[in-house]
Amino acid sequence: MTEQQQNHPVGALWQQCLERLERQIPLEELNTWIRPLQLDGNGGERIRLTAPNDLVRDQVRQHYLEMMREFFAYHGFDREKVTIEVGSRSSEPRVEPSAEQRRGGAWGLDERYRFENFVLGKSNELAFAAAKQVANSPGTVYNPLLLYGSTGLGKTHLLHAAGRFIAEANPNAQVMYLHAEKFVSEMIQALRRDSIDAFKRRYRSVDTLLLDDIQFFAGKDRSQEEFFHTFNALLESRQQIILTCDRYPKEVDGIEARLRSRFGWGLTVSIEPPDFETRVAILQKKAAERELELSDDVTFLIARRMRSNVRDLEGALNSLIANARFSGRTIDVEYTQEILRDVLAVHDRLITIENIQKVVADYYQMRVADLLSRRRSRSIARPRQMAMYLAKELTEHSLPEIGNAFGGRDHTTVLHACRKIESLCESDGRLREEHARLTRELTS
Ligand SMILES: Nc1ncnc2c1ncn2[C@@H]1O[C@H](COP(=O)(O)OP(=O)(O)OP(=O)(O)O)[C@@H](O)[C@H]1O
Repeated sequence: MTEQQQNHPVGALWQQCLERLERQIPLEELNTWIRPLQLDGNGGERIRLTAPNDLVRDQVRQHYLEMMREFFAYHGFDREKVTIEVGSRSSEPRVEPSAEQRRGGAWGLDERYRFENFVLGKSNELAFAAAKQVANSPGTVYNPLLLYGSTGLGKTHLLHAAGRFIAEANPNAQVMYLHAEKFVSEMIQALRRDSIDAFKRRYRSVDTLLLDDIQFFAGKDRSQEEFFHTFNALLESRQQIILTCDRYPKEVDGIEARLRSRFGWGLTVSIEPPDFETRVAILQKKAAERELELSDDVTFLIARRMRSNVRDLEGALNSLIANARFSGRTIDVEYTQEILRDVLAVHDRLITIENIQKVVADYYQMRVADLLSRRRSRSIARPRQMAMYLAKELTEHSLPEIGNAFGGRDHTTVLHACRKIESLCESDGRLREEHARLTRELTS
């Protein structure tokens, strides 16, 4: 062991490494990928990190391991001896439940939402993996787990699926699902009836609390205060909390700083709008559940035109099936276009190139005119490339049409922009985050 290594207990070095990474990568990425890692303290000259699952391990290897190796190499470790593998967190002993808690049960869970009928894609695989892992060992891996993303993307589905899994695996567990709005209204009633102590006892006695749409707490100070205490009590006794929010919790105005910071203690994961392949898979799965086989033409038509939201996708499919059954017609492309004409038109209108240009210009605090101009400085060219890429991803326009809309540029310029942003999204965490935020803003 070198002298430098001896001077630094590995745990302290790991802390320093985290602080360093905090300055290098966006906080959201740090919380999602780096904080869940655990350091194996008995590694001698080795730095062994354990990741909670394959996904985290692969992301870390691909994007962050080199930064960590650089840091540890500076402190005298052999770069190659800094490794990451999948392993489980050592868990502290759990506080034994009281006699009352031992009577298990599930409240508010919806039978329809299960892990088995959740369709996986790039946009939701991390949220799925995290929910599954928490459900496998509640109270130990990530607490709280917070899933966020815009409406209709499957957050509630995963919340129920995790709850159901926990309840079935542990018949003694008390699992409770509720919407934040209900928490607020029950608290108000309890205050009115002078039964706030019973209210507190009820929520603090569950093993797993699943709370949906916490953005609803915004501006409701008394409810936040109450929830804050419930939250602390549950965390202290290692009961599991899973939350959902319609945006990154730090972006919700009107939520107290101390509560926001608690939300970030465990793992915060986003769900993005599904990509084309996932939309197709969802449609096929939902059709199969109704014992119907959709032709590829019809599936592709709906998946191509409805991009933002699984709830809408499901709604469109339901309406198509109901109409076809009622009228006795076969579902082909023509019939689909006829039945879904209005819905598809709304979706087409929603995301236009103009709209993308405006949102991108606002985001980078520049003028739309700059995006369309001939100026080539990096500060303008990169947002322009991002806007072109989003136009390709989110609209039906061809490359020449997009080029045209960006000040009469050639289609090869658009193609180059798309390739550039795609490859940067692989290598540059900040740009990846910008892309995710813009997509969220445009599709929610
Ligand atoms: N990946 C998926 N596979 C199968 N069904 C899905 C998937 N994602 C969403 N759904 C379905 O889409 C519908 C809407 O999902 P859900 O209610 O979970 O959305 P949400 O993100 O909680 O939205 P909101 O924020 O509006 O509550 C549900 O019927 C759900 O089962």
